[in-house]
This record gives sequence, structure tokens and C-alpha cells, in this order.
Amino acid sequence: MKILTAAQTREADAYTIQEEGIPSVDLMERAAKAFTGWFENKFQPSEEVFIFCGPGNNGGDGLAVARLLHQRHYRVQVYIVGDTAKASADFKTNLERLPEDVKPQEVKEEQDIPELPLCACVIDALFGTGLTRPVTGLYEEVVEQLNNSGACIIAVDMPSGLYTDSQTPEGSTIIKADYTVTFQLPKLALFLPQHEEHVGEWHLVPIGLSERYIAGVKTDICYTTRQDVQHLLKHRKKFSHKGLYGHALLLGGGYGKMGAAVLAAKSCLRSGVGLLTIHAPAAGYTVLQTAVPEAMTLTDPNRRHLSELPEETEKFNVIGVGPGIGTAPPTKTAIGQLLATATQPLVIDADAINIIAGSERLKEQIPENRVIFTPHPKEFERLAGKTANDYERLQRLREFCHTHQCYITLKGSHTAIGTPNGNIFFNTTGNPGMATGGTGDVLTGIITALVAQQYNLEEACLLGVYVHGLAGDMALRTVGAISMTATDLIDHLPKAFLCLQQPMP
Ligand SMILES: NC(=O)C1=CN([C@@H]2O[C@H](COP(=O)(O)OP(=O)(O)OC[C@H]3O[C@@H](n4cnc5c(N)ncnc54)[C@H](O)[C@@H]3O)[C@@H](O)[C@H]2O)[C@@H](O)CC1
Ligand SMILES: Nc1ncnc2c1ncn2[C@@H]1O[C@H](COP(=O)(O)OP(=O)(O)O)[C@@H](O)[C@H]1O
Ligand SMILES: [K+]
Repeated sequence: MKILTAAQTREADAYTIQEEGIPSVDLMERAAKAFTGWFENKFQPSEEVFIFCGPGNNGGDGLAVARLLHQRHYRVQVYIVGDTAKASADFKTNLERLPEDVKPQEVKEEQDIPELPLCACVIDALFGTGLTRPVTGLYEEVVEQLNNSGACIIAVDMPSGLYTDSQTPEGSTIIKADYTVTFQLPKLALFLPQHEEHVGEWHLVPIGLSERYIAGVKTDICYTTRQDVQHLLKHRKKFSHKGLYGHALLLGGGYGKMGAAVLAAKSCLRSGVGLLTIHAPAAGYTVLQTAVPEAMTLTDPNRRHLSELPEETEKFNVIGVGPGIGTAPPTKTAIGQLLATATQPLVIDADAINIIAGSERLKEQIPENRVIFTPHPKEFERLAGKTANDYERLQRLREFCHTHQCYITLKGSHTAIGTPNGNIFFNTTGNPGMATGGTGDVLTGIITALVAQQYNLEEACLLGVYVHGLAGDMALRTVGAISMTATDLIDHLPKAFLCLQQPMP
């Protein structure tokens, strides 16, 4: 699914209004109804609701929401902040439509800002996607007081003060919402970790924007939903045999870190690989043969760490490398050999990333269109350099993928997948229970298995990251976030793949 810029969102609104031949205030009514529907599911009518409206259409939404909530027997208090002389036409219409017993109060100067009761419920409708500059003056004062009030804040469309698709200037005042209920499509700012305290938990509500506009509009930033990945899943033919599902080689494990290889191997097997061979330091032999009997194990001459590549590497159709390998000098040499000689796709994780990151010569040897890197943010920083903020990091992701013609799954709450042609896809599955050692190794195993099965590299990234998070979401329901381990993810992979094989609900 596409992520639109603020300008494209405005175009989508305008296109919809024209296509359907409706006045813009009707679209606003739809947005307000969609918001109210979400709100009613979350908050009881016994709640007193304080609605702060700005001068634009976001404020117009706030006024329409006030009317709808009032009709549904919520007690609403409306505050109009700033100068209504400059208000948008749809704002004015909705102001007129407010029932008489909802008496909006004007906030024209600092003294007009109300004291809120403890634990108040606040709807933030000051600014949405039309914000053009940092919030200052009276608006800034309101935002600060709301943030300090301890209220539960629900932002309409965007937390006020936050830029939709570019870096908000340093030091700007921004609402700290508990929830952001955004219209139709999520905005780029909602995916970025640096905005967590402003965005809170975000939810999408559909408002029927033109499907035709959305299908036609050009964007290089998307987010992946079940709908986007489900159709990628390949089905098995009746007369198929293991030779059709690829033979993967996993280079992993080190003394004290054989578990990383075990996790990657198990998840690879649970993700449909035909055959799996693990090449690991000799000390891992018994561990691997016992823990993963389905995999074949080759041993490195070195007991403690990887020091060379196995023979006949050309017979494998993908090589996954990194989990648990460490950065000992012989391992660095082996990684150099791998980049120089491998002819198949490579899935490169953990210390294999760190080794490449530490050598300009190795970076230059990254084979084009054959590599998927799976770094967490620190590994990405080592590989591609420090950045000042999340927007810069996305730009760096794009540049690195373009320069080296590679794929990167930059892991996080919304893992960002970069592709050689400059696209970025944010994942939408996963949860904080997955923030535990070994879950990254599981992802390496999954993606390696998918590449072995002839998914192209982009498909393997999109599907792999999605199903990894889906397994995490399923594990959340049975073991919860606190107890979740990487093994729980592997245990839930079957359910996650089965879920994707069912028709969409
Ligand atoms: N027909 C439409 O266009 C629809 C718009 N919708 C709502 O409209 C919002 C966008 O509305 P607008 O484009 O009117 O923009 P906003 O309401 O987000 O804010 C823009 C207004 O605030 C002013 N402004 C911008 N930054 C400011 C700042 N830092 N300090 C003071 N004033 C500032 C602008 O000059 C303008 O008057 C969306 O976020 C959404 O909530 C929805 O009702 C859906 C339909
Ligand atoms: N808060 C979170 N929400 C969703 N997914 C998360 C969260 N924290 C971590 N993850 C996922 O867990 C995995 C952690 O990977 P990584 O840091 O490499 O772990 P390890 O190196 O211990 O295996 C990544 O796939 C990441 O996307
Ligand atoms: K808002």
C-alpha cells in the first residue's frame, strides 16, 4: 500500500471531491464519522471530551466530531484556538452546524486556555497535514499545556505540530498523543521511531478516498499489508520433491554462539527450504546435529570460529551468513572469500555485516543484485554511517541500496526494506515482545529459505519480514510480550504461514 505525502493527500481529497461530485464538507463529514466510529469503540459516553480546534480543516474535523459525539450523548467541550476570521470555509460550516447547547469557547490568549481535570480525554484537532511551519505563540502554549496536563490525547489525522513527511525543525513543540487516528492512508511520520512519543498508537480509518487516484499516484514509499504479501506465497504441487525447494547453506555459529545458528537453521526449515546444510566451527557439531536433525552439518577445521568456506559452495542456491560468527581475523578472510567467489544470492546478517562494514575493500566487493543485508539500526550505522535523524537514515538506506544494488531490511518496530531501485517498504507486523536476543537470527533463516525457494530478493524481503512479524504477533497471544523468546517465533511460524494460506477475511 502506498504512503502519500501531505501534498498528495491534498490532491487525493480534491480528486475524490471532483470524482464523486460532492462538496468538500461532505468528505469532512465522512472523516469525522470515521473518527467518531473509532472513538466510540474506545471511550465511553460517560467521558467528558475536550476538543481543541485549529483554524483549518483539521479544526473543521474537530467541530464535526464534536457534533457527532454530542449526538451520541458524550459531554463535549469545544475550544477554538486562534483567529476564526482566517478559518477555512468547511470549518465555518461546521461551526454553524454545532448544536446550540455545545457552546464553543474561544482561546485567543494564554489566559483563555482552560485548566483540564486530571485524566481528561482530549481530542487534538489543531493542525493536520496542512501544517506548514513550526507551531509558535498561542498554539505552542496550548500544545505545551495539553502535553503537561496528563490528559489522554487523541490526535485527529496527525499529532499537531508534527510535519507529515519531512523533518520537523529541531526544538519544535509537538503534541504528545496517546493515539493518532489517521485518515485512509498512514503518513510517513507515523512509521519513524523518533516520533514515538508524539504519535502514540496509530490507527487507520477509511474515508473512501478515490481508489483511482491512489492507484495512479507515483510514490517510492509503501507499507506492506497482508494483502500485499499474501499473493506472493507459492503453493506446492502434488508431485513436487525436496529438490524443487532449494538447497540453502548457512554459515553460522561460533564458540558460545551456536544457538544463533540453531535458531536460523530451525526457522529456515520451518519456512519451507528443501534442503539445509550448516557449515559451523567444529565445536558446534554435536549441538547442531542434536538440535536440528533435519539439517546436514559440515565442520570448519577451526573449533571456535568460522575460518574457511566449505567445498563446492556453487551447489547451494543461496547462502545465509552471519548469525553467531564473530569477527575473528580468519572469519574476516572467509567473508572476503565469500564476496569474491559466491555466485548465488547471499543473505548477510549480524557479524558478517559488521565485518563488511569495517572494510571499504569488502564494501566495494558487494556483488550487485545478489545481496540482502538484514541489519539492526546499529549494524546499519556501521555499514552506512551515522545520520542525524530518521529521515536522513531513510535517505542513507536508499543511497546505500542504490550504490551497491542491494536489498536491506533495516530492522525495527516498522522494519524498512530498501531496494536497489530506490523504493522503501515499511512492514506492519511485529510487536515489542520481539525485542529479545535471537529474533534477528530467525529472520535470517526465514529469508534464506524463501530465496532458496526461488522467491526473488524483493519478494523474499517483503514476505520474510511480514511473516516473521506475524509469527511474533501470534506468539504475543499465547505467551505475551514479556515471556516471548526467539524460539516462540519459530514455534509460531507454521501458524503464520497457514494464516497467509487462508483467504483474506
Ligand atoms: N477536504 C479535505 O481536504 C479534507 C481534509 N481533512 C482534514 O483536513 C486536514 C488538512 O486541512 P488543512 O489543509 O486545512 O490544514 P490544517 O487544518 O492541518 O492546518 C492548516 C491551517 O493552519 C495554518 N497553519 C499551518 N501551520 C501553522 C502554524 N504552524 N501555525 C499557525 N497556523 C498554521 C494554515 O495557514 C491553515 O490555515 C487534514 O489533516 C484532515 O484532518 C479531512 O476533513 C478530510 C477531508
Ligand atoms: N518493538 C518492536 N516491534 C516490532 N518488532 C521488533 C521490535 N523490536 C525488535 N523487533 C524485531 O525483532 C528483530 C530483532 O533483530 P536483532 O536486533 O537482529 O536481534 P538479534 O541480533 O538478537 O537476533 C528484528 O526483526 C526486529 O524487527
Ligand atoms: K491534529
